[in-house]
Amino acid sequence: MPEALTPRAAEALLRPTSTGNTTLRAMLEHLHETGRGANIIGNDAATVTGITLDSRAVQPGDLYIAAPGARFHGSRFAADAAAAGAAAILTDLEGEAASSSLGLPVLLANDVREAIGELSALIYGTDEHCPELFGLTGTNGKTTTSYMIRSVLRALGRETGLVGTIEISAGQTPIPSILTTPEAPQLHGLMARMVELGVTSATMEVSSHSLSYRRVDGLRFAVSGFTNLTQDHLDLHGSMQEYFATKAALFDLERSDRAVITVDDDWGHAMADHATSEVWTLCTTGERDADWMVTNIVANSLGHDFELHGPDNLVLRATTGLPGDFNVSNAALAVLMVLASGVQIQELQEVLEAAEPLTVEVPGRMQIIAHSPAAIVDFAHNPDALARALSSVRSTVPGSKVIVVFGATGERDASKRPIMGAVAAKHADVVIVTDDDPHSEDPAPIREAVAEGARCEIAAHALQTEVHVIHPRAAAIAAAAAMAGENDTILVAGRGHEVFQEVMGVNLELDDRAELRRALVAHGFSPLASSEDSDLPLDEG
Ligand SMILES: CC(=O)N[C@H]1[C@@H](OP(=O)(O)OP(=O)(O)OC[C@H]2O[C@@H](n3ccc(=O)[nH]c3=O)[C@H](O)[C@@H]2O)O[C@H](CO)[C@@H](O)[C@@H]1O[C@H](C)C(=O)N[C@@H](C)C(=O)N[C@H](CCC(=O)O)C(=O)O
Ligand SMILES: Nc1ncnc2c1ncn2[C@@H]1O[C@H](COP(=O)(O)OP(=O)(O)OP(=O)(O)O)[C@@H](O)[C@H]1O
Repeated sequence: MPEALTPRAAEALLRPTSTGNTTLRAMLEHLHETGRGANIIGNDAATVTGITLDSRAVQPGDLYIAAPGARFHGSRFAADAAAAGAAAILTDLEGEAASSSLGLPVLLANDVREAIGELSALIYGTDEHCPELFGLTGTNGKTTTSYMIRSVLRALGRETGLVGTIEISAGQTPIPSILTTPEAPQLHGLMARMVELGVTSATMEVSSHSLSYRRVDGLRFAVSGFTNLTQDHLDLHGSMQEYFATKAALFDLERSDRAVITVDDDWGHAMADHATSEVWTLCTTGERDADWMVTNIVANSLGHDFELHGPDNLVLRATTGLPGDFNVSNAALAVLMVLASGVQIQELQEVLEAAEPLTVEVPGRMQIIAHSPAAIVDFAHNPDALARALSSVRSTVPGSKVIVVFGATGERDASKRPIMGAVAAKHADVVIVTDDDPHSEDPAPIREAVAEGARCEIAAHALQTEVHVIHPRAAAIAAAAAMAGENDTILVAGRGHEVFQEVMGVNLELDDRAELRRALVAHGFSPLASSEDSDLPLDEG
């Protein structure tokens, strides 16, 4: 396993190389101007050059934010922050005593979380200079759509940045991703770094956690996009209504100039009604009225060609080579978000045709490893996503079969194990049950629960599906390649871009894309070359 960066080293990557000095007085005035209550204990002429929520990441000259957390109040770590060179502390009444005893000036705010975004913007100057931002929210499709937007923007000649689950990139500089959406101080530092690197446009996945914890405060999105809403993260939000309301905050006029909202489901409709920014609605199923409609979807190899019809008879034609009907929705959303940012439709149409930017490799998301057999690695790790992925990859060649390799995660919702088995039995011809991330749970009963779900489905509907239970995962992938003919499809689902598998508490190196490629080569097939994956035998084909 590569050595992880220390919090201090990781945080340093999310900052500009130089910042000006900001006085506590200026911060106080800014908070008052934006309607927030605060006062200063100590020297109000003291200055800071950076801001952080983590004492372990403090750089000399920082404002350390001692905020209440789920387990501790950050003031518990104020002395560590001071020892690391913090120049001042931002805290609340609860943190006042511990913070003011250290001899550093203290900015006391009524609500610390509410102040972080605004102050980060002031310290890093992102209130004045920031790349044009494209924000994506929704349960599924955020990562894929943001890669598509970046690809279209690059084709338009823009210098781009990206913030998301898989990676952060500022121009050509890759930065390891810690959270889907980092904390506000890191986001603002990163935006300032992007400005230094000449980045003009950036895409960002905006998780519901980030909206709840106010991580995107102080940022303004030129265009925000909504993919869909299905059940997830109810541990944080409590109910679907709350989950919806949290996501809806992105589409307020004070955060986003424009919103492109997919209205294929009722949640999308409600989102469009609720939004106060300028809304363009998008329907990708033809079943509802919307400003923009996807029509004429035609299968093209593993992907699709499609058209987008909008107001005043505007039409855009596009192609995505990514498998899966849902990738037509992602691609349509990406195109419209770029259009909504003000790009001329003719210019957009030209790059869609010349560069096919929607056929972008998204690591571990319906990622094509080979065409013959069709071999795909996907991140689907719940019943709904597995059903959607499987039902969209069947070849039209008569007699061809779909082989799926997957498992269920340990220490997570055990009720989904037999359901995923049943889904696989229903949609595939050969089901190979293996391990996902068992974590510290015994993997054998997990495999058995999944396989039993598959067997019950087969018995209930007299299906002809074959079920195999094979581990470790690399052996299961090898077995799939051994069983495949050139017209068949192999889908390896559940782990996507991940490169470590935790088995009984031990992290094992495992990259589904590399294993699948190796197995295909071993059976005489020719996988596609890729530069993104770890440890790939590129030249052995
Ligand atoms: C559940 C959750 O979101 N927790 C967040 C929360 O941590 P916490 O409340 O547990 O913090 P705590 O341990 O009580 O500590 C209190 C404070 O002391 C600070 N501290 C703590 C220890 C120390 O030595 N020094 C120090 O300064 C902490 O930074 C924190 O500010 O506050 C921290 C800093 O403010 C966050 O980094 C942390 O996110 C953690 C890392 C996390 O994993 N969050 C996940 C759930 C998340 O946000 N995920 C979403 C995507 C979800 C999805 O779509 O799947 C994301 O956007 O990534
Ligand atoms: N528009 C969509 N609708 C439904 N499912 C989708 C959609 N796009 C992708 N998927 C499925 O969801 C999986 C995750 O896709 P993606 O990473 O793009 O979404 P995400 O919102 O970023 O999710 P995560 O935060 O879990 O990474 C894919 O591997 C695919 O199986």
